[in-house]
Amino acid sequence: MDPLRRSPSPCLSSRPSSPSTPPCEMLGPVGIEAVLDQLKIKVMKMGFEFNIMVVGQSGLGKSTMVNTLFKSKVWKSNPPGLGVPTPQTLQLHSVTHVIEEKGVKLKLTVTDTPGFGDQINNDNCWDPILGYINEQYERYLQEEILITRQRHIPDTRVHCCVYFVPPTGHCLRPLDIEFLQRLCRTVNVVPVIARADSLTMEEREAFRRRIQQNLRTHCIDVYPQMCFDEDINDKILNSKLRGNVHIFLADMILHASTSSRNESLLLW
Ligand SMILES: Nc1nc2c(ncn2[C@@H]2O[C@H](COP(=O)(O)OP(=O)(O)OP(=O)(O)O)[C@@H](O)[C@H]2O)c(=O)[nH]1
Repeated sequence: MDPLRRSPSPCLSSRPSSPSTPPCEMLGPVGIEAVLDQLKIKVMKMGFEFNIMVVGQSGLGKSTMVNTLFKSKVWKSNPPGLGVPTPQTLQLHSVTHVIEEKGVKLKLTVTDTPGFGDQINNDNCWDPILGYINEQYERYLQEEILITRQRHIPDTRVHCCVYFVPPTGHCLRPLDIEFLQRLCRTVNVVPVIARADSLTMEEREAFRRRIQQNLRTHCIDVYPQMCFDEDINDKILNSKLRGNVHIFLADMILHASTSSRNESLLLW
């Protein structure tokens, strides 16, 4: 007798199969292909967590971007600041919302940070931001190494840091270079040209090229880093991302918004 036939298979289970699971006759002897469906059901139930942080000098539109994002998607009532200038962010704070699209849940947390760079001495102005990022890694690690750890560890680690570059039209300033060099060692960084509507299309393109040149010269490895090119498919996808030009952040994530103020320009 074929030994495989004696292996327990999902067909023997009395559990009803889900609508997306193929009928028992279609499963192979072991039923390995059912694993994909089971994983999908599990992940759909749990949902995903995604944490973004916005970083940049004061007055570049970080809070406006965060407000626009939530206004368009998740805020039920209009935020009190509508129509009036956004107050200056004085401390780091996070807003979390659960967004659901076609049954897929996403717990999105956006962390707004106070602007930096307007002091006479800007030494170590990156410390509070890097401190926060490292604290979240530490918190997760401490939970993970417990012998009796939670089944689901709340993930507050920053997955993506959006860095606002001031629209000077020249190149990266020494402060941005110093900041980015430190950030890139710790977190995935996506640089954007802030208030890109203050530059013409030609100026934006020239600025973007100069910034990319600066990033290469100063070995600033922004997202997607080369280490993500694990196979040929990743390589193709990541080079597309690296080669992308003129994608408006507003268009990408704020498409439902009626506000056209936030015209930050994604570099990649
Ligand atoms: N032209 C233009 N103005 C913008 C844009 N985004 C925001 N603003 C304006 O820029 C000003 C500052 O915006 P904020 O969102 O408070 O800037 P911030 O970076 O959060 O500032 P801090 O809280 O000091 O860190 C506000 O008057 C906004 O209306 C944009 O894309 N284009």
